[in-house]
Amino acid sequence: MKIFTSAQIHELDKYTIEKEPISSIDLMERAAKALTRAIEAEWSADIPVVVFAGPGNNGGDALAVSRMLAADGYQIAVYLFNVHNHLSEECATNKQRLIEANKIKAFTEITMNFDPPELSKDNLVIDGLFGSGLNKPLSGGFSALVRYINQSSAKVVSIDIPSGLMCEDNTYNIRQNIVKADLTLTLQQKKLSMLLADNQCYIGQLKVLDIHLSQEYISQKDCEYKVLEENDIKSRILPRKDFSHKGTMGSALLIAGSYGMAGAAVLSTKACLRAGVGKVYVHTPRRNYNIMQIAVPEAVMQMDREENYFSEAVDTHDIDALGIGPGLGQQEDTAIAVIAQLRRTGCPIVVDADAINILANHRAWLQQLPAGIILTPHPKEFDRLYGTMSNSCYERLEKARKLSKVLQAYIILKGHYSALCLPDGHVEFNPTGNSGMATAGSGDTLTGIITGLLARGYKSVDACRVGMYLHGYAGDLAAQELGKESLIASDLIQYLPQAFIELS
Ligand SMILES: NC(=O)C1=CN([C@@H]2O[C@H](COP(=O)(O)OP(=O)(O)OC[C@H]3O[C@@H](n4cnc5c(N)ncnc54)[C@H](OP(=O)(O)O)[C@@H]3O)[C@@H](O)[C@H]2O)[C@@H](O)CC1
Ligand SMILES: Nc1ncnc2c1ncn2[C@@H]1O[C@H](COP(=O)(O)OP(=O)(O)O)[C@@H](O)[C@H]1O
Ligand SMILES: [K+]
Repeated sequence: MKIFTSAQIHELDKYTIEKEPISSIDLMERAAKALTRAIEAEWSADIPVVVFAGPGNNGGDALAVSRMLAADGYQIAVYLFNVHNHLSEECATNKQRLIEANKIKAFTEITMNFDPPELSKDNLVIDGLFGSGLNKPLSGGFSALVRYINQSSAKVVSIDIPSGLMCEDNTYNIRQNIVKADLTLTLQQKKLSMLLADNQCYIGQLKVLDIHLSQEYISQKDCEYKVLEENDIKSRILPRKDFSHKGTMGSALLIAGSYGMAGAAVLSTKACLRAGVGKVYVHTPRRNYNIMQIAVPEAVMQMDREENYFSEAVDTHDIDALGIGPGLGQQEDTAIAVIAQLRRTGCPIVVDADAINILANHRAWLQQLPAGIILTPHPKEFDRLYGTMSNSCYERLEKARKLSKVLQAYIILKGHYSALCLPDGHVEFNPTGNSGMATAGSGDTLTGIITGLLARGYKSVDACRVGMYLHGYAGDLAAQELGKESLIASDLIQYLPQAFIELS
């Protein structure tokens, strides 16, 4: 699913009006019907509804919804904010229609001072103040109203987007002045800001309502952001040929583990094997030999000369993909070995965890990374790597996008919607996965999976896409059976086979 920016959404809106063709007011009527249906599916007519409508089309939607809910027997009090004595055309038309329908309990148009109504836990607030047309943080009377709504115990449903939240960048927004919704009914597509962790407290439950905007525009228009869908993945899963043997299914090498962190090597190696690769080699310190042999008998061991940590770059001529970093530690010898390894490796590489931390401590080395390298940082690792803290998830995402371009690398910024940043500036979000995966070792399994897919023959971009999706999908299957609370990283590996079956 493409994620258009607010500017593109306005273009899409205009394009639909011209090409369908449909009048703007009828398009609003269509949106309002979808919104009304969604609200009625959640709340019955005995809940008293208070509607706050703004001067633009978001307010127009709210007024149309008020009319429709009133016609279905809901008790509605409407407050329309017209402090600059200017309403958008569709908002003004819907104000007229609402008054003419004469079905609502109270209608107040605010042009100056506003005495807010009492809001109790038994009320439903419909927030139609501002939508995709918001162009600066809320202030003055609007911010006072937002704070009043947020401190009340009423249930809040936001139309299109919680008022005060920008569709993209909220780095410099004033966070107290954003509505905290229980339910957000967003039109046509999720907005970029809804995919970012620091905005989750405003969104509540999120539902996307299809209002049938132009499919032609949607399919033709290039778009920097998209959310991966099941079909994007299914079409990319490689078939397994009947006559394949372990020599044709690829060889992966993992350089992982140190004293006390053998588990990271175990998890990434098992996950790598489960990704369908022919052979998996593990290079790990001597101390981990017994642990690895017992935990993963299918893997071939290569022992480092050091007892406790990775210390020497290894030959990768016979290897199809390298995964480096899980549980590696950050000894100075390890750091030198990591950079030597990255320099001499000719096959595709996944860099994770401590290998990323090492690069962060030696940022000059970043210039030496081969193009096409895959980096899988979580947000903290990314901040270390980039060398600055980010004030918002949007800012971090933009930095990741920039770094991907500069390094010509694939960067997977991990989280709930992990963001795959491509060297050409596009970003693809992964929709699978759940909070049960917020448990140590989850990232190690992702590294193993992507390394396995690369060795198996997937091109880098597809190994990232399919790897992220499968990893989250396995997490979702595991959560269905086991619940989220007790889920551990090993469960992801256990459910990987089922994930493959369902996506193949
Ligand atoms: N696109 C679609 O597909 C469809 C969209 N639809 C609906 O339209 C909505 C978008 O409507 P919209 O463009 O009229 O913008 P909206 O959010 O109502 O606000 C604009 C007004 O706010 C003002 N304003 C801005 N910032 C401000 C601030 N900080 N503080 C105070 N004022 C501020 C701004 O004033 P300006 O700054 O321009 O003078 C202008 O007056 C969209 O979210 C959806 O609900 C559906 O009906 C049909 C399909
Ligand atoms: N709330 C969540 N929703 C979806 N995926 C999650 C969530 N929390 C964690 N994950 C996934 O789990 C993995 C965690 O990686 P990471 O933080 O590197 O873990 P570790 O270093 O412990 O192995 C990432 O792939 C991330 O996308
Ligand atoms: K809104």
